[in-house]
Amino acid sequence: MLCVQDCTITRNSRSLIHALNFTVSAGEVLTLMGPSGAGKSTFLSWIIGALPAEFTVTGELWLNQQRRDTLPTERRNIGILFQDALLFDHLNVGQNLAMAIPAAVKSREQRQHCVEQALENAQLAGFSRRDPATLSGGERARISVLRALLAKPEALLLDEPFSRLDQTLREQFRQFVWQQVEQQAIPVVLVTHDPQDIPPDGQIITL
Ligand SMILES: Nc1ncnc2c1ncn2[C@@H]1O[C@H](COP(=O)(O)OP(=O)(O)OP(=O)(O)O)[C@@H](O)[C@H]1O
Repeated sequence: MLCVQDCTITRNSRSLIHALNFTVSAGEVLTLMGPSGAGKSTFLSWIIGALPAEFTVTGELWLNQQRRDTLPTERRNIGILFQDALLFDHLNVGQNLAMAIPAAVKSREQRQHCVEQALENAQLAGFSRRDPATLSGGERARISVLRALLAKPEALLLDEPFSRLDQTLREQFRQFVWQQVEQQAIPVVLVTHDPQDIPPDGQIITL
């Protein structure tokens, strides 16, 4: 469960986010909407611990009964996906995925197995040796989701992940993302401008 308590973010004495409170359960998607410049991406930056120094913040972030806003980014265990897939083009698909696997999985064979299984599960079997530059936009997007989830995050943030794709791909990719996050059963916060991105039964907050 992800819980935001009384979050206020200000810049130059101007309040961008004011006293925001919500709770997102495992497997639930909360959608955050609002006009451009309302502070949606800034708020996600706070959640992952990457808020630029220009901003000041009060409030608390709890995840699975543990306070996280006082921890550095790498110990929060929260994944994020952006519009861009942000794959490393000098690594092949398998290497891009393998680097996300937690260090506790030590053996090379085990890591390889995790990668192959994730690809197969996403109907992308055989993609391991592909150069990211040869992938379609939709394939890149799906690989980026797999990479985020292979890290076994306890929560996932989606910052307009569908907006770069054309209408047909967008619908397919939405279904893919909801399927993948459902399997992981973690809380998800989605930022979008498009009401069609909102999954059924989720909470919606407009800033
Ligand atoms: N690093 C930064 N330094 C100074 N101001 C910033 C910085 N990042 C964002 N801002 C400002 O903070 C405000 C909120 O920006 P943010 O990107 O969070 O909005 P948003 O709601 O995500 O907008 P959009 O829907 O267009 O993506 C904007 O006025 C923006 O110019």
